[in-house]
Amino acid sequence: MTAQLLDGKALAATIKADLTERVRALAAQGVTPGLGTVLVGDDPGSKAYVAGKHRDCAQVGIASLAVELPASVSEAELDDEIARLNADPACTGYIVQLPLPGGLDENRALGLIDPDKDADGLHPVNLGKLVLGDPAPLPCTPRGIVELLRRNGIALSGAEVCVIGRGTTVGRPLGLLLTRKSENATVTLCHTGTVDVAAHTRTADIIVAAAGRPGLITGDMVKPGAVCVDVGITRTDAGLAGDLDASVREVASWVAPVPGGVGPMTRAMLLTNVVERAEALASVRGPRSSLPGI
Ligand SMILES: Nc1nc(=O)c2c([nH]1)NC[C@@H]1CN(c3ccc(C(=O)N[C@@H](CCC(=O)O)C(=O)O)cc3)C=[N+]21
Repeated sequence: MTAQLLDGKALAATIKADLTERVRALAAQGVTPGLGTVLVGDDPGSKAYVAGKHRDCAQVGIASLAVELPASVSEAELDDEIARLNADPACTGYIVQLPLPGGLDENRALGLIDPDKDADGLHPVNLGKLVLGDPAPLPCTPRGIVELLRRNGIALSGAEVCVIGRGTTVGRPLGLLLTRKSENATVTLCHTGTVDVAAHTRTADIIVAAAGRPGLITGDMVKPGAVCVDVGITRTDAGLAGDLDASVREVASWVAPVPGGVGPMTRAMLLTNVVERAEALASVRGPRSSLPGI
């Protein structure tokens, strides 16, 4: 068997076309969504991701507000920039690009973001709402994974899902999303303390690998016909390497590849969150009066 590909790039293009329409409708109400990004330091990977996010914004008509700070920035200066974006009406949603350089407390920075402008869904209030089942912006990568599976007709209800990785941006919130009543999956969350990862992956209907360890999942660890989603991205001399070994494709029914799978979906969900934040703002303001001067 050779697995079919879960084409995140194509699905992201469809989602972006839909968002372009929604941005147009917002413009008619006098609202322009604006994505802010806070990039600290000069990690080439982070720079490339942020640049990609602004390219995406330009494509769908979202304004961009890029803040770049040196790695030497003090906590107080970072706090000031976050406060500025919270107060800036042109910024309807923003992210603080992770990881932050050493010495800066990521959780502290995330906690200072206005929860209503949290385009990443990583503010503690919004993660708390995810636990409580209340509506809130959702973390982009987990949301993108669920959307990629759903729109390809892969059943989640009753599925045994093995998630590898317990990080704040992917594994942990993905477990919360998949176990909501609306998704109804059963989740096993594996991590570096798991004694026998293969014992868990071998019984799974869906494997989501978010460990950041190239080739971690090999074909012999996969149940024939399982769906495998690659979230690991490691830069090597030979290019990007995912967590799925090539042998997985001979066993799985579907594979979300690196590149072209979850990455483009993460970006599409960021745009979706920004548009949703702006739509929420527009509905609070109400429709603009059609009477001149009122
Ligand atoms: N506050 C914050 N929010 C994030 O969402 C966030 C972050 N920090 N820090 C880093 C991770 C990583 N991430 C990716 C997004 C897109 C691709 C992506 O588009 N990947 C392409 C390949 C791009 C390439 O060539 O490098 C693909 O898989 O096809 C990858 C990774 C978002 N992250």
